[in-house]
Amino acid sequence: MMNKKVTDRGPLVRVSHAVKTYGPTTALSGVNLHVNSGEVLGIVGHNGAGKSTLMRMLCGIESLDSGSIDFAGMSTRGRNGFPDVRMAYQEGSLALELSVKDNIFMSSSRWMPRLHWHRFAADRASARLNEIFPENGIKPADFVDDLPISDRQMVEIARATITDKLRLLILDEPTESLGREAVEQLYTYVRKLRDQNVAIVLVSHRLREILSVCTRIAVMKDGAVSSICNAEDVTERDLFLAMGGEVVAVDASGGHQSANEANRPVAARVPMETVDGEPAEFIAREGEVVGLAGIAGQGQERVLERLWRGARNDVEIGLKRAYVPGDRQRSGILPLWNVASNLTISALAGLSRRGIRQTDREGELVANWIDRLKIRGGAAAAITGLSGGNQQKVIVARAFASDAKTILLDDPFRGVDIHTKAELYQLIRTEAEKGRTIIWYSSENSEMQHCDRAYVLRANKIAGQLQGAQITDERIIAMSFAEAKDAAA
Ligand SMILES: Nc1ncnc2c1ncn2[C@@H]1O[C@H](COP(=O)(O)OP(=O)(O)OP(=O)(O)O)[C@@H](O)[C@H]1O
Repeated sequence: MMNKKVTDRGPLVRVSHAVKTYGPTTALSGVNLHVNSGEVLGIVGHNGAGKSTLMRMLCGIESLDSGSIDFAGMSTRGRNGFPDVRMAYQEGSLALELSVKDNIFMSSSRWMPRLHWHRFAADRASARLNEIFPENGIKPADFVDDLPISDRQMVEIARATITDKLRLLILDEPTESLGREAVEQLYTYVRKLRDQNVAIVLVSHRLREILSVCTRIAVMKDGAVSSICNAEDVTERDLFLAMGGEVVAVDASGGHQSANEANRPVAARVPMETVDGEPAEFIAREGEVVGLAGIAGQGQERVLERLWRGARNDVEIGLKRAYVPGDRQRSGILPLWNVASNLTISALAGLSRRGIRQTDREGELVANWIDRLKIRGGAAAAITGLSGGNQQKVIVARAFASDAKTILLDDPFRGVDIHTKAELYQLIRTEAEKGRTIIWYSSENSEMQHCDRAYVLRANKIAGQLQGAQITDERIIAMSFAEAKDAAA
């Protein structure tokens, strides 16, 4: 049950001079911050700024080196962290090999009855999932490992809200893998909690979302809160500048393919169908950036999977290809290796001479990418010690550092900060100009404007194609929902 009335005077949480280090890395360098009941506090900042670390401290699951956190008058956390504080984790906290209901039980067993707990956990899971994300289609008996990343994210959020008393809810990048509708549903629920006097802390790189739902916004920079403002007093650009770095102008004009370019050799081909059942093909040419757009889960990832598996059954693609997964926990990072090894693994063959490794060239390549993508942590750091966004940058760098001619991007920039994203859009264009083919699925329609062409998919079929300046959010949405005959026309 949620608090329904204001019972506290003053802030619910007060953080003073919070410092946290991990070996040589200073993750928090003296944070001062407070959170009020009944507000949504936004936290923004570049990758590695210390946002997730601060959230773990607010939760009470790790302790500070120095400084203090006072929660509702308590400065000592219990064995399970601060009471009445729950968090949905950026990397997810679900056990993949357990069912949805067993995960809910494991996380909330303190509030579950001892009799019929299995049924109780299943009912609570269903009820909360349906309350936040109506018509989600997730069943309590589903195994988490079988769910797509967007469904896993919904379960992670629902899990965090199941408790007998919620006073502070922390959402760490909750929408990075959610579809548009689920994002709106989540924020409707967040506003409802706020009206019930729950405090919510929302960490996100999506500034538009932060501005639409938050009351106040704190900007973190290099382990400290550098500024705090009222959401209604600032614009997206103000926040962008406050986070640091210059505004990089990216030419998103995308495809201006001349007839000549349209005759370039085909780099990838997948036989498909239109939504009207006519035979059709997905085609990407050398030097082209081709988008796979539409509502999440309409077959975009399946096209990438078919291409990644290689040429067979009418699928055409060259041997030299690289894949960037968005689901980095499952198929991206090599957790036992350091940053340098994670980054160079696909490039090793191209870097060696007559079968002998050239370690100086490897070192140069690693240094170059770390600098270019501002990967915070260093070459020798364990990959799991990097912040989520920095881990993702290593996976992106791995693909572009290889000698792949075709690069498959599966929602590749999850959790990457907006400054680095701007650099990556530029990188994609530059690499395409050099002749590489980029095939790119993004759950953010607005990213598709950086493509030359985009296929809009619906139910594993082609609903239509857009080119250059035609590739807009509105057109993608219209095509995603249009009646079959209209869209294909
Ligand atoms: N368990 C850990 N071991 C080693 N270093 C860590 C650990 N956790 C965090 N760090 C370091 O602390 C710094 C802050 O990381 P944190 O995850 O808090 O950043 P963030 O702002 O959440 O970034 P992102 O936007 O990428 O999620 C990073 O340099 C990271 O490498």
